[in-house]
Amino acid sequence: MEICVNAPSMFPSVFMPRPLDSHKGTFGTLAIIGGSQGMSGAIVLASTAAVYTGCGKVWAGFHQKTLPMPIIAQHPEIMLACAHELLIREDISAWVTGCGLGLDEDAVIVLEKVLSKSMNAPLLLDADALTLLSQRPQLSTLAQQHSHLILTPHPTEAARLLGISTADIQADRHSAVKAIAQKYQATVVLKGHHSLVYAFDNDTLYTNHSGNPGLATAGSGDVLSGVIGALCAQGIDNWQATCAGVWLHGAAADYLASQIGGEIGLLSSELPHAVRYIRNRAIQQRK
Ligand SMILES: NC(=O)C1=CN([C@@H]2O[C@H](COP(=O)(O)OP(=O)(O)OC[C@H]3O[C@@H](n4cnc5c(N)ncnc54)[C@H](OP(=O)(O)O)[C@@H]3O)[C@@H](O)[C@H]2O)[C@@H](O)CC1
Ligand SMILES: Nc1ncnc2c1ncn2[C@@H]1O[C@H](COP(=O)(O)OP(=O)(O)O)[C@@H](O)[C@H]1O
Repeated sequence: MEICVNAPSMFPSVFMPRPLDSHKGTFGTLAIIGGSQGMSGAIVLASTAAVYTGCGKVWAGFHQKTLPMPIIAQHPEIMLACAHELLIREDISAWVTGCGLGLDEDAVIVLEKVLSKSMNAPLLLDADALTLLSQRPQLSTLAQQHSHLILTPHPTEAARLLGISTADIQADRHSAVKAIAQKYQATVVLKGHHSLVYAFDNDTLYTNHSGNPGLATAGSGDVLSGVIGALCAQGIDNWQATCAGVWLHGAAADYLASQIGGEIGLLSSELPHAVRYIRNRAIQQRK
């Protein structure tokens, strides 16, 4: 299967070799908050994607009273905390929230705290965080005041944000992504076949051509959040991190489809290894 190769030259900051004198602090600390009871997998997927995308340190912050596990057995490098513990740390370079967060009153409080705490850092909102924004005017107002915001809605989340139907979104995806970006003064990914990226402060519409229907599987959006969040934590600006993250995620799915003989049965948990391979390969090819 053909893998789109032009994106690495479009987003050079993402495809640079590491400086020889770099250390883990060079590549940032990402906090991912979500994973309410029964949805722990969502932030495990996002956190795993973040470490495979080269983030220096990754915290998974579970929106639960106690940790659902002492360690992620497959990935002991990921640090675990409950959401309220993570929210008092001062060393976070970028934040992701929403994956499996839930929609209850406690989730509203967590989201409000994340929005306030992260005002000067990149913040990506996905999944339940987007649904909460569409339901709670006070959260929407806080989000509109955030100066480094990335939103990654699927078409139904986009519909909720604009108060229209999913069919309306799909009928004019270009207008929809621009309207959300303007409404929230944010960088927005409208997910799906040929995901679109648009930023309120940049008149460029990026249409992504990597990816395939193998991505139509639970958790693939959580992986995307971890990939983009990791690039932000590495100091890459929101526009390049978002566009390149979307491209890497799709290119990883294309690579996996070529390895497994098609698009059926692709697992979200397989994507992070492939993202690592695609990013490293693109860096080698640019040398
Ligand atoms: N392992 C885990 O722990 C996982 C946890 N997860 C967590 O689950 C939580 C709920 O997330 P969610 O996205 O399932 O619910 P919600 O926002 O109500 O959207 C569903 C509605 O949207 C529609 N729809 C979706 N995509 C569409 C499209 N492309 N185009 C058109 N329509 C589309 C869809 O349509 P339908 O399927 O009915 O056709 C349905 O109506 C959230 O916290 C998330 O992080 C998941 O990440 C999975 C892995
Ligand atoms: N048919 C498709 N072609 C290309 N990409 C797809 C397709 N279906 C889904 N995707 C991608 O997979 C991801 C799905 O995200 P999302 O709907 O949030 O899933 P989840 O909530 O299960 O994590 C998005 O990045 C989307 O662009």
